[in-house]
Amino acid sequence: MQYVSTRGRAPVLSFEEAMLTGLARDGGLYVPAEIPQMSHGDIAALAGLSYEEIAFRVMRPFVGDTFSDDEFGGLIEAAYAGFGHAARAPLKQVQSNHFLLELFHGPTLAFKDFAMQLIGQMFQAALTRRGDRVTIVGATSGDTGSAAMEAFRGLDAVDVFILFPHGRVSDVQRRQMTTVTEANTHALALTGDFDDCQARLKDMFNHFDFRDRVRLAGVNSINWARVLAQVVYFFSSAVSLGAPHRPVSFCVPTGNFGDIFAGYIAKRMGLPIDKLVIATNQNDILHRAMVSGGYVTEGVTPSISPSMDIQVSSNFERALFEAYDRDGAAVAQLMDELKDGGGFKISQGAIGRLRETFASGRASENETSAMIARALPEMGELLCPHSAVGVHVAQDFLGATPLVTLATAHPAKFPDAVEAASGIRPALPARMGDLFDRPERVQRVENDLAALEKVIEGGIRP
Ligand SMILES: Cc1ncc(COP(=O)(O)O)c(C=O)c1O
Ligand SMILES: N[C@@H](CCOP(=O)(O)O)C(=O)O
Repeated sequence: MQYVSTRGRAPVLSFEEAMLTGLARDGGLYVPAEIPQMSHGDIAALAGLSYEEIAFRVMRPFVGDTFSDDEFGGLIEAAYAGFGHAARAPLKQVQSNHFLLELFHGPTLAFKDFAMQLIGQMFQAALTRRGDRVTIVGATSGDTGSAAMEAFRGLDAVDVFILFPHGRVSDVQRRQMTTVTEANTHALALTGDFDDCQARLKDMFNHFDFRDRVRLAGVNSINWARVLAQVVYFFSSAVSLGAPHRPVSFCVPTGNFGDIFAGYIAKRMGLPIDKLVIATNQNDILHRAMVSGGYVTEGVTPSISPSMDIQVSSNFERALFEAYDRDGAAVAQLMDELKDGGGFKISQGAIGRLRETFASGRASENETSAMIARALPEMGELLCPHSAVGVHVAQDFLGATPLVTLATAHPAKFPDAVEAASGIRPALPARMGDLFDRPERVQRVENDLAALEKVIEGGIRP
């Protein structure tokens, strides 16, 4: 299995190299050269299997010879052993033909744990075998950072630096990062928004001297392995609703487009997905792009669903690559226009292809709060604000095809917003009960590439 860049000018890599490389050297994102197929029979055979067994069958063809079957199976088992629900990703009916996929039973209470726990295992295995070390730098609007720190804390082969926007994540999210005690983890509070964090991260990848010196690796969804691990729950949930014998649609709270792109991959592999609905908060660039065909950045407005406060949606590049028939030069041109002019126009053909698969909607702040208030009495679920964005948008897409909305985080990660909307303050699980008593360790950093690189190089263990 080989991986190619969305901009067409970077070396072709194996799964292991793509995983350890992160961003392609031409600035693009790695995608499989060919998308493996699962037949009707292959998908039908997933019915009744455990989450781990489904994960193995879905991901195995993408991994190539990086791991043996036994080793890969063991890594999957280890990744999900710490989840707080036997089903890992339980599905719950909330309305007629509307289901909620609870993705918040991992160690840090957000869907990021599904990929990050597995990537932690895979990095450790690959780096140990190679006798190598890497420096992971991640950008987070709250959830990726805590999941990464949890997955990589204490590993000898990895130093982890997480950039988060100062004052723009919830107190729980911040403390999940700043109270990690292991010396290989560093929380960096950057003056700016998530887009600034992600832009500086990409600048570091494009600064080859620094990149090579620190052996830079990434665990944001720029890393293909992140997307891959998220493909699994589209299969597990669809199969439990009758796939491949009947189609299923998904509504996905969306920011960086990684999760919904995983759904797109599941569809391309053969899973009968009817629509993939992009649900955005008031930072609705993706919804506007789908409606108008123009991808135009505006400033980020902080919202009660802060993890989706994103305007430069990284994985949309992967969707564009497919919509432009894998024309890397065309994608590179659009990305240059985005960088230089703040936007681009999607061609008629490409937007048409995107609309064949993706639909979209947005939830305002009031609509999000109203859905949190409504969901508990009407659906029996206390929603986090991100999931509430999804459930609100889903209302316009209910019909004959079963619709699964992804519940991407636990409400206790956002207690202030949930309490303001519902009157109920969700409690953290007992194992995190002392989160607010633990000392915080965080460094303030400016939105300046050279200064950031200096902080990171200074923090790497000898
Ligand atoms: C809780 C939550 N919901 C939704 C999203 C959006 O997911 P994606 O960035 O993959 O579109 C995020 C951030 O990634 C998140 O943390
Ligand atoms: N919402 C994310 C933003 C980063 O997304 P990623 O999927 O690219 O890591 C977060 O919580 O950090």
